[in-house]
Amino acid sequence: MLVVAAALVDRAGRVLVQRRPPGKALAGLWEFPGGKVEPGETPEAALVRELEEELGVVVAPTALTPLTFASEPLADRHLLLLLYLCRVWAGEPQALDATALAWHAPAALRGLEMPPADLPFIPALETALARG
Ligand SMILES: Nc1nc2c([nH]c(=O)n2[C@H]2C[C@H](O)[C@@H](COP(=O)(O)OP(=O)(O)OP(=O)(O)O)O2)c(=O)[nH]1
Repeated sequence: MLVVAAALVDRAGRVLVQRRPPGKALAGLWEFPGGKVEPGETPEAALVRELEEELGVVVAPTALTPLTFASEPLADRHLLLLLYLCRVWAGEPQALDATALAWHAPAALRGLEMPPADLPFIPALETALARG
């Protein structure tokens, strides 16, 4: 299963996370906005679509910078999760799909319950955002 996700970064260097709603896999955990890549879609097009569906923001595919990825078993599937950085978007993010949104400095993500695949993303974000 190919999944794309974005770390939206604000001017203060904080990252947006959203809380997965009840009834979905991994309900209640904090994740990066994104979702599954549909057949025939590029990863970037899928992420632009998901960010509009989930947050109501418009992002240009060229504003998505690959950061890192996770590859690991998830339930009876295998998850390949691509994480992009995004610093430019149009619109104010809204929780259209999640139960809550929150902005956190990367180090503060350690205090949140996140899916196992996301945990290595925290040091990667700390390093990337420390560089400014
Ligand atoms: N969006 C997102 N999904 C993640 C993250 N970490 C992680 O393990 N996942 C997993 C949870 C889900 O099994 C899968 C994403 O599927 P999803 O259900 O959110 O995607 P979707 O919106 O396309 O799904 P659907 O409701 O249309 O079926 O990836 C993350 O940081 N962001």
